[in-house]
Amino acid sequence: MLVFPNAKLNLGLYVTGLRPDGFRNLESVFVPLPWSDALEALPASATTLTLTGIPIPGEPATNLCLRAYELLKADFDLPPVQLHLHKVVPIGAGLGGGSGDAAFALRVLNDLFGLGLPAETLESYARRLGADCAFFIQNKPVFAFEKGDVFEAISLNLGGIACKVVYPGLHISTAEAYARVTPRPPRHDLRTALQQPLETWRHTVGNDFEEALTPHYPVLGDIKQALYAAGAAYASLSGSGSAVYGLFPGAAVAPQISFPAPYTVWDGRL
Ligand SMILES: C[C@](O)(CO)[C@H](O)COP(=O)(O)OP(=O)(O)OC[C@H]1O[C@@H](n2ccc(N)nc2=O)[C@H](O)[C@@H]1O
Ligand SMILES: Nc1ncnc2c1ncn2[C@@H]1O[C@H](COP(=O)(O)OP(=O)(O)OP(=O)(O)O)[C@@H](O)[C@H]1O
Repeated sequence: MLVFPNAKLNLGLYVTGLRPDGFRNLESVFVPLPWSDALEALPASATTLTLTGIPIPGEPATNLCLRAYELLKADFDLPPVQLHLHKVVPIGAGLGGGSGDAAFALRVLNDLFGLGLPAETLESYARRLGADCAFFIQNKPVFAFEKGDVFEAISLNLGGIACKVVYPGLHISTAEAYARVTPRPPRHDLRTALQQPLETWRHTVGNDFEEALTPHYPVLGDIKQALYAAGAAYASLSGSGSAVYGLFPGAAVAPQISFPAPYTVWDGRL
């Protein structure tokens, strides 16, 4: 079976408090971004993972796809599986690339081996692999709160908005990014702010990581400025960075902007 684990964007992200478990509470809206890896799972005589595409830091044994397999294997009598991941989505980008792989691995193993687990059960396995992972089980726009793994459905009218995502080749670790943010109450209710015209979002839809990280990584501010200069109606850091995206409603495609190597740019529609 072949699946295509997509990325996500955060439309707004407020870090609202420190939790007793050391994690932070947040408020954010997650939307799927159709920038995808490819993951194949086949029955086999031994469990293996092969990798192509962007190199992934760390030992293959710690890859989230294998960790998803091991997590299910602890509870179910799973046969061996041959996994192949072709990595496309940049890592340490705030796009949830690794989290998507983990959640899609759970989903594809559930299907391949006929486990019949419902979405809620897959979400609880996903939560054990990372805060962002559970979102990718249902993969629909949600208002996320607590650790970013509890969801409320949200209806957004984003159909087909042109979007440009710019990754400056800078790996920002999620833990480092959180350590730089001082939690505070949310400045706006994202559920209502995102129902207003997109042009108003720049005043109401903020990302607390952006303010905390831009002084350390000025390139993030430069990209945001370039997106606004090219006509974006809204531009922001996604998640804990380092990818910055711009939304261009009304445009067939986002305008061309030239960025130096080793930047990676994705153009498409939400
Ligand atoms: C920044 C976001 O991408 C926003 O969507 C997510 O909150 C990050 O989620 P993630 O990459 O799945 O994060 P995890 O792999 O679970 O956690 C990595 C590290 O980030 C910090 N972390 C993560 C999530 C959270 N709500 N509070 C935290 O403080 C912790 O130090 C943790 O050790
Ligand atoms: N399939 C995978 N894809 C990417 N990273 C993986 C994967 N499996 C394990 N990892 C580990 O997770 C780390 C990346 O996590 P990190 O949280 O920084 O980025 P991300 O998952 O790409 O997206 P985000 O920044 O939104 O969380 C890598 O350094 C790597 O060691």
